[in-house]
Amino acid sequence: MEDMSLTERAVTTDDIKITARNVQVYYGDTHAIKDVNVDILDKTVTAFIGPSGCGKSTFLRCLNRMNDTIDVARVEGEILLDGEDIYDKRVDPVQLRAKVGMVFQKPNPFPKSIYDNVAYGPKIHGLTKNKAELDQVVEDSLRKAALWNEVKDRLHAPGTGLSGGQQQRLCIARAVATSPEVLLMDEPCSALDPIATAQVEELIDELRANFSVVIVTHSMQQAARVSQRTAFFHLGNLVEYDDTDKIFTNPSDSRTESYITGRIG
Ligand SMILES: Nc1ncnc2c1ncn2[C@@H]1O[C@H](COP(=O)(O)OP(=O)(O)OP(=O)(O)O)[C@@H](O)[C@H]1O
Repeated sequence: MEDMSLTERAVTTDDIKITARNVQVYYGDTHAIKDVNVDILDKTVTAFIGPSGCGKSTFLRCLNRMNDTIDVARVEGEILLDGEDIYDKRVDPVQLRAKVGMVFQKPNPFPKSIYDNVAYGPKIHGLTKNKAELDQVVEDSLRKAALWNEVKDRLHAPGTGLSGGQQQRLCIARAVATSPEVLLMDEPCSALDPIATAQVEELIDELRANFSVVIVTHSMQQAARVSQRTAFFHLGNLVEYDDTDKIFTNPSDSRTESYITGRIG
């Protein structure tokens, strides 16, 4: 099937990048994530799928402590990045988010130039010594995000003046500029047309050479195209987590089967 072409390159590693143990998330009295345990592999694209409201975004936000920014949210359990507890009091969430970058549903470039959007992270984290190094990081990041050729002659134009697909690739460039180890993507293509979606999907496949990528998607076709591992969530539970091919061809749980065949969701 043509749609599966990106996943023909199989998982290349067994290295675990993120471990979640007994994770619970509450919003006030709402128990949104129920005892989730999962090992997320390095240099692999992992898709989170499931019906609306099942907790995909909530769990994704646990992985770089974005839930800290929501007053009513409470996270319990353990999440380890390379064996280190990211909820340890000594961990600075801003530093953590440089290592575990995030791309959101709607492209959200800063109201700054294309150059400054990408240079912002390396500047605030002091990652470069001089202007020449910063220029290089900006160029490398825009190349990794497959945007360099389209913007190299207008780096000082506003990022908000780009098309939606270009803005999303700019946000990806901004996220990769701090050399993250993990890239979290929350429905990164939902605001994009099919051509821009295809470009971002290609890019996701390339990024996994360097990063662990976790993507929330409503599109099962997209999960099948871009991921090697898939986690199916339902009512706050992680129902099934396996190789993407297995989830879509021979799921173990009847709830997963109902979802992929369109009976729930
Ligand atoms: N900021 C919040 N405050 C209170 N409840 C929330 C908040 N964010 C999410 N929830 C609740 O937590 C549950 C899980 O929501 P979440 O957005 O994680 O699901 P999702 O699977 O990503 O949904 P969708 O596919 O619709 O984006 C839902 O019941 C939702 O109403």
